[in-house]
Amino acid sequence: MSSRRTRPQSYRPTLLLWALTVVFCIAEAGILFLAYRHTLEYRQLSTQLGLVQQGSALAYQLSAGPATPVLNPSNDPRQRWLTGLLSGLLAGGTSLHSLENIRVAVGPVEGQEARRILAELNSRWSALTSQTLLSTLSQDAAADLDAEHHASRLAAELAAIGPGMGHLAMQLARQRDEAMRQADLFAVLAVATGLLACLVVGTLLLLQRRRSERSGRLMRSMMNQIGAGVCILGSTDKIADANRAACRMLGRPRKALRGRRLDEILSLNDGVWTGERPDGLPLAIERIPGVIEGYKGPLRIMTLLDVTARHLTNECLQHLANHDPLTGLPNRGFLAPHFERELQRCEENKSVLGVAVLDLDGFKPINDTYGHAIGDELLVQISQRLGAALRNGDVIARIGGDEFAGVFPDINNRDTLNFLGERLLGIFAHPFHIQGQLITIGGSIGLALAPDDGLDQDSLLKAADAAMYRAKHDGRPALRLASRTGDSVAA
Ligand SMILES: Nc1nc2c(ncn2[C@@H]2O[C@H](COP(=O)(O)OP(=O)(O)OP(=O)(O)O)[C@@H](O)[C@H]2O)c(=O)[nH]1
Repeated sequence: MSSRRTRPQSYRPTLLLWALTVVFCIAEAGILFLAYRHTLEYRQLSTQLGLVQQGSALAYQLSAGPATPVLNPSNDPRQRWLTGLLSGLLAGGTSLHSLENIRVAVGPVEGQEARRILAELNSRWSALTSQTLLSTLSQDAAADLDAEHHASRLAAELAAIGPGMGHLAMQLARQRDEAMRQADLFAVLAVATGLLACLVVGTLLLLQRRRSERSGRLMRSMMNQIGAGVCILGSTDKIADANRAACRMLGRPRKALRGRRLDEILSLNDGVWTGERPDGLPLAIERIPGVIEGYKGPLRIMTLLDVTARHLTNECLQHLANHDPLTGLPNRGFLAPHFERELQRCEENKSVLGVAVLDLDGFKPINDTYGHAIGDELLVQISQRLGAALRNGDVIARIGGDEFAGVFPDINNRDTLNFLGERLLGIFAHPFHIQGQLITIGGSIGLALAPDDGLDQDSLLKAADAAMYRAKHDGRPALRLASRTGDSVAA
């Protein structure tokens, strides 16, 4: 499958949107530039027009007045102004005071007709004010022309410049109106383009939004159909969204999951994420991290598999494997590794570990007299009493039919162990009530200490066992502590 085909559907409108937005922006900028240029042209033409009208009035004024200033134009500010105006209109680079006494830059006029009129006016004015003519006039004034004749000639020429200027003003006014029309047209065009851009881009945005909403709904319904729980995680590992299976599994609605971290709900225990649902049910989850492609980039997800049943079964099997089904006490399977760990700890901490072996006295006759059911119940009650007599951290296991073994960490000395043994033996002080029968039974306990009486399980159990047998032979109920030399002594 080509990469183009695998792109999500919502990608195409985004590209189109970008393309259209760029096109509209370029068009809008071009139109606005043209509108601005025509507005500038309009303003320049307005300035030129004002000056030309002023020049026309001045020419009329000069032609109607005395001819003296014309003979020496550089001394006449009005003539200097007129000269500046014409040169500015022709080539630019001149600044003049307007009627309102504002200094304005005179730019060259454009347009064929306007330049033609201007050229004609300028040649006429140049002929009038040229230095050659003036010098000729001043040298040969007496010979050729008298001042009066010259003045009347100049007045006639000036009288012709006035209408010429008027003509130029009309031409500039036409150009100015055209520039204004163009500026207005482009302004309207810019507004229309802007509105069109808003309409097109807005419609596409709306379509894209609807499309992505539809895609979102599709994705959500697909996620909800999946049997496994799926959580979408945010950048800080907080849950951004969760599917129906995840809500059901974790026993919480979507709202309650959003913004929370999975670590706050589940904790890792022996490789399995466990926790408790709000309704109190246990939870065991297998988490599979993954990444999926989202619209805005990769999305981190966590797939949750409910392994509660398997976990509970395992726990149950583990319990069954390590506990005596009748009494619920730990069995040999549990005791052996526990014993090993405690021995290691005892060695590391340089502390003393106590070991006890307890055997019931005369249990067989009870079985024979009352039956096995009562015998069983007696074993259960004895186990419960033993459990109640222990300290925190002590463990007692059923290791045979009527035989128990205990491991007691952090024993200070033999006296403490002896005291603990007395407490265990004390459970036989009162008879047991079973099915309306009052049953009295005793027990023999042998005690040993690590490291004094042995450094491993076997030797310690053997020492305690030997002490227990000695106690049994000495009288019932009895307690014996293994001696350092291997001989047992009465506790
Ligand atoms: N009711 C019941 N009896 C059991 C169970 N397991 C073992 N027994 C019985 O416990 C008895 C243990 O035998 P013994 O150790 O000779 O019993 P005892 O009478 O206490 O003998 P001493 O230890 O010498 O005092 C046997 O009769 C077994 O059948 C059990 O789970 N339930």
